[in-house]
Amino acid sequence: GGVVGAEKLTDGIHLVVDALKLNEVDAIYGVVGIPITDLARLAQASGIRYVGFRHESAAGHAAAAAGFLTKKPGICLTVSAPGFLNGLVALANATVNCFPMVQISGSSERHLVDLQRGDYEEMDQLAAARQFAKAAYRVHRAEDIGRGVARAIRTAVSGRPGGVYLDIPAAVLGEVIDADLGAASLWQVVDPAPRQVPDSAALDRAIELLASAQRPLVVLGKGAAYAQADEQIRQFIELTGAPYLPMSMAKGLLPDDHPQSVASTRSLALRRADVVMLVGARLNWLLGHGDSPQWNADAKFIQVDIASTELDSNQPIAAPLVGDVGSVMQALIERTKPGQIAVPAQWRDELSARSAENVGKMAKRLKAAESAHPMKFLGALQAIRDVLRDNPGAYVVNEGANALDLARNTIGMQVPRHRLDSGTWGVMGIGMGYAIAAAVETGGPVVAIEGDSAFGFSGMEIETICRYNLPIVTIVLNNSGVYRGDDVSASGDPAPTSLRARHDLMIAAFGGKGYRAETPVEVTAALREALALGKPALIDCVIDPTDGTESGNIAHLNPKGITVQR
Ligand SMILES: Nc1ncnc2c1ncn2[C@@H]1O[C@H](COP(=O)(O)OP(=O)(O)O)[C@@H](O)[C@H]1O
Ligand SMILES: Cc1ncc(Cc2csc(CCOP(=O)(O)OP(=O)(O)O)c2C)c(N)n1
Repeated sequence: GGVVGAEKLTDGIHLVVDALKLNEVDAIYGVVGIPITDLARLAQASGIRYVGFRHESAAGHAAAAAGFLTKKPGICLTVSAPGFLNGLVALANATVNCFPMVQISGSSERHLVDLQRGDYEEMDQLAAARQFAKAAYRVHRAEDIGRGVARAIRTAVSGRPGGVYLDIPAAVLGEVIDADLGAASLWQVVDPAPRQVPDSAALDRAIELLASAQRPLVVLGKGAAYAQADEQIRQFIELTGAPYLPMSMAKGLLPDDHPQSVASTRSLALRRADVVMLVGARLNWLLGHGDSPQWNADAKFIQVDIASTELDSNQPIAAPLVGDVGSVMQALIERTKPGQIAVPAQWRDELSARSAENVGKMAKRLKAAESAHPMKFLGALQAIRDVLRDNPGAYVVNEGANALDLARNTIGMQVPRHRLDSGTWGVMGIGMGYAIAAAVETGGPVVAIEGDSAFGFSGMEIETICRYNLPIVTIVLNNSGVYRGDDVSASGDPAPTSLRARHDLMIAAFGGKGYRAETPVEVTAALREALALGKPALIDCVIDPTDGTESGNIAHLNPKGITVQR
């Protein structure tokens, strides 16, 4: 604020920063420029950590990851038109993944845009954002900034979390008003995500259905991880003895080596389960929409979800439980009588027998990969797995095709909310943004396990990571191109290593430490050293270009027209 004459004045930019601070926002991820550079400066001067990126897509992904990790909306700040559009992929990805974030963007002058007179970076951003966000608002008066920020925060975190767009035209950012009027226009949101508990009839219906099961299965989704109801979830799983399947970002809710985990017998569990309890997990493409033959055609579903409209989206839900995971699980624990839910030993035995078989098969693949040269994905991933076992508090970020599928199944998680990956949308480019948010919000350390093409989407943020000296180790599984590599010769000989990108040299350009690893032993040594240093590092793992399959586990999603000779 400022003083002109006897009058105390404030303006839009000050009101945005005051409103964010009043709502306990402590970090902003963005790319500055007209008309929001001073907003970032003032935020920084007011004690909010401003993190300046090289591309708004990565800044937005960082804000979304911050939302997932903290249950407070991550804030992304962009300039008008092109900067705003660059942030939209992240706003849409946050909405698809149910991560709370707010993209605040400066925008051009209404009187010029709406008559299309051709303004600097002219665009009707509100109209563009509406289709990709959970909600989109525009502030027309400085005195409405407090209301706009409060509305955006509540909308982002209440109900099903998502991405909210808040449009503030340059004229509003520069509008000067009386400071007392301005202060009176701000408010702090009270209880932005209220707890919601289903009624006893709904609870009893679910408990009785689960108790009647011969082959029950609980599926834990990233909504269960986001809910931060870790104790209630562990207690319910262990109280009922039910086998459970963690979806990728729910890994670590219970340690992945937990005896009730069916991660290693996923196909059998889905095909045979007769009562399935979905907890913060959607029956979408990642779970084959609940359709047979992947699922038992007679399976009955219980669904725990904050979004009532998610129920019956794919399959009939026999026992809906609408509410937040924490409240629902607490209510179920209190209402389930001792011994009421007992999992038949036969089901547990069937699962553990298949698990032993599958683990045995995987052990053979891992053993073979240990000594393979050129190094295979699984050779590098076992080395990473063993080092991370000694660093259970490290955050793991993961994207790619084979790099994603193989790392998800090789790297076990021991604690909740420590794995961030391409998620529901399978989007590439989340890597560096998610890693930066994990480091900024938690202090790290962070290990980003990246396919080489996936890394390329946000690779310039390595400079951001070095500029802020963040404890992030980026591991590039470099099989020399998208999918199986660009130039596998007709004979199938691996591409000459001289043609390979040297990502390790890239980080050296920004002052970080680069390593090149051609064997699992070299991966182990580099990762141990990099984690001990606690500084920006990149390990470029030279992977056999013929290893892996195009699109990893989802090649079947490709169109089935006239086959193109690959
Ligand atoms: N706090 C919460 N309580 C209950 N459900 C939640 C909560 N937060 C998010 N959700 C729900 O969790 C679900 C997450 O599903 P999804 O993203 O498909 O998980 P996954 O891919 O891990 O299976 C969404 O339907 C969302 O509405
Ligand atoms: C924004 C966006 N653009 C393209 C794509 C399509 C894609 C899915 S996976 C992938 C990269 C695979 O190469 P990578 O080297 O990372 O993987 P691998 O070596 O097998 O581990 C692409 C380009 C997606 N999903 N999102």
